[in-house]
Parts: sequence; C-alpha cells; structure tokens
Amino acid sequence: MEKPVTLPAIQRRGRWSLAFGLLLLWIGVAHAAGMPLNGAWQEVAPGDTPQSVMDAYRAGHLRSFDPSMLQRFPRNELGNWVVIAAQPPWNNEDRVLTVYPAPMGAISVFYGDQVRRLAMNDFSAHGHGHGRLAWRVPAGLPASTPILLRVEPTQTVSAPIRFHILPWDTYLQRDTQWLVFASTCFAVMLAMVMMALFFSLMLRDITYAWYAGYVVCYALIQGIQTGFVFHPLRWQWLVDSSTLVGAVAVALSVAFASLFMMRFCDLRRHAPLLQVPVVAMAVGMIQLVLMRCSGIPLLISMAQALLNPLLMIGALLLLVAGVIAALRGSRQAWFFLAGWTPLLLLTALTSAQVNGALPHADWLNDLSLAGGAFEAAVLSLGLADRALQLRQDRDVVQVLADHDSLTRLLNRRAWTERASAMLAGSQAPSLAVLFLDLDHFKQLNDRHGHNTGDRALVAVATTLSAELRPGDLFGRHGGEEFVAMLDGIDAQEAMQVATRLCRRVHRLEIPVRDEEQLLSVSIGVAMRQHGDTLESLIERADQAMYRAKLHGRNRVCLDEFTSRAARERGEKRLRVVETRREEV
Ligand SMILES: Nc1nc2c(ncn2[C@@H]2O[C@H](COP(=O)(O)OP(=O)(O)OP(=O)(O)O)[C@@H](O)[C@H]2O)c(=O)[nH]1
Repeated sequence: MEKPVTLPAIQRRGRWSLAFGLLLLWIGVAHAAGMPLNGAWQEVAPGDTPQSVMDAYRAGHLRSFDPSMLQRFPRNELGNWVVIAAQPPWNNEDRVLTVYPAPMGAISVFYGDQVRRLAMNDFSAHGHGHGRLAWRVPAGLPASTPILLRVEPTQTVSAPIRFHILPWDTYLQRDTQWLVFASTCFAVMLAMVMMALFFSLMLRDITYAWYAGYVVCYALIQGIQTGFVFHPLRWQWLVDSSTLVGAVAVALSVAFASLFMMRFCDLRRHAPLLQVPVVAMAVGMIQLVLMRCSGIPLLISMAQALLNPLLMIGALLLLVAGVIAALRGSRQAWFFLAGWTPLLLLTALTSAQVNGALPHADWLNDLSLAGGAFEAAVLSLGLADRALQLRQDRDVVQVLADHDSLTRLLNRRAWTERASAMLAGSQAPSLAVLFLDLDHFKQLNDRHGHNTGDRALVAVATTLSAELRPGDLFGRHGGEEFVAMLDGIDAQEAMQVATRLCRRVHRLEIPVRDEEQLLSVSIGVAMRQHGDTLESLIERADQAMYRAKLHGRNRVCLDEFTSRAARERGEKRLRVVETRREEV
C-alpha cells in the first residue's frame, strides 16, 4: 500500500520560519525607518525664540535622543522644543516628516518665518496623515537642514511618539495601508455592534445591548486615540470635546463590560459572590461619568483622579471573575477570557511604554485597534455559542415539559396538543382513539407498594410504545390511564390493535419479591364520527373503557355509537373482536 506522504518536521518548521520571516518582513516594510535621523530636545522656557533654540542646538546644548525610537517628552506648561536632523546620505526629493503614533496634542513646525501647527483635530492642514501627523517638507528646504518643532503642551498624559522623514511615495503607501487596516478594524467592530443590537431587539436579551455598548465605547476610544474620528471621518463636532468624550467612553466601556460579562458568563450561577462587586463597578463608573459631566470643578477633578485606579481595579475584577466562572464551568467565560485578556495585556504593555519600556514597539497602538476587532469577533462567537446553548436548554426544557417523568411518554397536555393537530390534519377516512386503564391497579399498589406500581407503569408504557406504529400517538393520560390516537385505521383494525395491546399487557410479568405479578388492561375504542372533537372522541373512548371494566375488565370495547352503526350495517365481526378474559 502506498505510504501517506508526511512532511518532515524540519520542513514544517521551515514553513513556520518562512511565515514568521514574511511577517517580520511585512512589519519591517510597513515600519521602515526612512531617512536616518538625529534628534535633540529641551523644555520650552519663557522668552525662547526659534532662533535662540537653533543657536542652542548648534552649540550642542540640547539633549539628544533617537527619533527612530518612541520618545515621551515631559509634560510641562509650555511644551518642548524638538530638533530633527536628517543624516547623510541626504536625499532632496519630495519628502514628508511624520509623527507616529498620532499624538493627542499639537506639534508646531517652524520653517523660516512661518509656523505650521499640526494636530489630528485640525481640518485645514493640507495632505493630513491618517493615524499620524504629517508635514510635507517644502521643496526649497535642503534635506541637510535641521527641522525645528515644538511639541505643544496637552491636558492629558503625553504618549510616546516617533519621527520619520519619508519619501512622498513611501509616505502615501504607508498612510493608505494604515487607513485600510484601521477601517477594517472599525468595520469589524461596528458589524458586531449591529449584529448584537439586532439580536438584543429580536431576542429581547439585554446582554447583547451591554455588549454593543461596550464595543461602541471601545471603538470610540480607539477612534479618538488614533485620530480616526478626525481623519478620515472629519467629526468636527468632537474637536472641542474629544478629551471629555474620551474619558466618558473609557468609564462607560468598563460599566458596559461589567454588565455584559456578568450576564454573559452567568456570574449568578458560577461566581455569585463576585456579582455584587461587578455591579458596583458598573454603578461606580456611571457615577464617575455623571461627576465628569457635572461641570462642578471639584467633582470633575475627583472623577479624573478616580478614573485610573478604578480602571485598574475593574480590569482585575473582571479578569478574576472571568477565570473563576471559566473554572466553574461557564463556557462563555472562556470566550470572554480569550477576547479580553489580549486587550488587558496590550493595555499593560501600552502603560509600560508610556513609562519608557518597549521604545521600538510603535505598533502597539495599532495592535490595540486590531485587539478590539479581535475581541469583538471572539465575543460575538461567544454570543452565538450562548444563543445555541440557550436553544439547547430550551429544547431540553421543552422535552421535560412535554413528557411524563416516570414513563417518558407524552404527558396529557402535550398529547392533547398533538392529538388536536393530528385530528385537524388527518386526511384519512377513519381515525381511532384508544383509552386504556390498568385493572385493579390500586390493589397492586396497596399490596406491593408504590415502587412496584411505578415499575408496572413503566413496563406497560415501554411495551405498548413498542407495540404501536411510529405514527401512532401514545401518551399517559394520568395515573394508570393511557391514550392512543391511530390515524388511517378502521374500526375493525382498531379493535385488532387494541386486542393485541390487551393481550400484550396480560403477558407482562412484573417481578415482585418471589412471585410474578400479572397485569391486565381495559381498553375503550372510539372511532371518529362526523362533527367529533377531540374531547367528544376521548369521552366516548372513556365510556367504552368503562363498559369494558363493567364487563369483567381485561377486554376491549368499541364505543356505543360505532357499534350501533356497525350492527345496523350488519358488520357482526366487530362484536367477535371484543376480548373476553378467558380468550386472552
Ligand atoms: N404507583 C403508582 N400508582 C399510581 C400512579 N398514578 C396513579 N396511581 C394509582 O393508581 C390507582 C388507581 O386506582 P383506581 O382509580 O381505583 O383504579 P384501579 O384500582 O385500577 O381499579 P379499576 O380501574 O377499577 O380496575 C390509585 O391507587 C393511584 O394511587 C403512579 O404514578 N404510580
């Protein structure tokens, strides 16, 4: 036989190495350094002029730094001067100075007597970058000329930034790539939000709405942080309020995430003790939002001071709750952890970066955006899984609700429902209802106990179910009574079936201590007549069963109406089918 061809391990390793190499190459191309740069900076002092700063730079009084690494400039009232100098070999072609990732504040470029203010929320700038600030270097400026910038002071923590001077074509390519990447991430998040909202409305389940709220807030935070809401979205209304909206979105995202995870991971069942702190976190975050929007300076500064510590506590709380719920059997908690943990990790790395760690990793911001899309997709999968599980639970409940717990037969309600449908939909010329009642069942119970009675009921139910056709509708009417509806069967055949059932029950042997207990059943058969309802049919079958009891039990009786009609037609054989005890 031909052996299956297996890839040698080394070859498979090679394949992974190739894929990894290609990924690194892609990252390398996407983040290629452009022209080699030197940088120097100093804090802005009162009375500084561009000329005095450049003189100090040339005299070597500024602190140097590597612009190709992420650099965080200290936060001070007047901002920081930065000089970026391209290193040889100089290339005077059309080029662009970029600042990436997009800073929250503005950067001013000093060129001759002119100053150009660059900011993500500035809509006047020509050739504005996406996810980065860009300044097209004027054609007359030689590449060897250092460029003076001022990083303007911001109200928020200044994130680290990196400088590049790129040829125009490379800049355009990189800018477009980022735009496609960011648009895809936002599109994924928004698609998931739409889906969740539809599910929430259709299924009347608030869990999906909390999830949608969380993803919207996260997308908004990312949109503001990367500047996507300004370029390309041009949301001018957000220019003056982006800091406030950003802070509100952060607090609300934690509130929504808490409410969502509580329901999604079913904390009530899997981690009930953590339910209260998780709800308290959501309420606390909403209070912070109200304080932040109150317009009262004291409350605003309190809200600002509380936000970060609460964020850390909230993240930890949700992580712990997720882990506990997952370990205690919540399937959805695994989905939550799979989507949420990478984002937590990225947030921790970004915080470390703000404090000087990972100076090369300028892609962390982009990864946070991709992490948001990834999380949205994973949680949506989790929501779909939850819907599936709810459906399965509902099916189980439906089965339990429709079936008798002892005999596993259809219970009276479910049998009546289905029998009504069968009766209404029956096209056959004749249809029969059998009413079965075990004989002297009380005696059996009294003599041998209820357990024996239960065993007898189960044995009868199992035996008779096997005896009937799959299309026959058999159920427990209550106590020791059973009912069957047989479609497409005439009186003659119905009596034969009933007689067979009667004999079958009498052959059953229920072991009781050392003896075998014999059972018997009386059966009434009613044939559908014109104008019959289910109730009238059952009533006639019940009366026929009662007659069977009166005539000595362990026998089958046809309902009066059908017997009389048959007698009138001269069908004597019907009476012969009625079973007497001795014949069984
Ligand atoms: N073990 C057990 N007994 C049940 C169950 N449901 C009803 N029974 C008993 O079935 C007996 C029915 O008694 P009766 O209605 O007097 O009827 P019977 O003793 O069969 O007498 P005839 O019907 O006249 O032959 C009662 O003792 C009920 O307690 C059950 O689920 N398990």
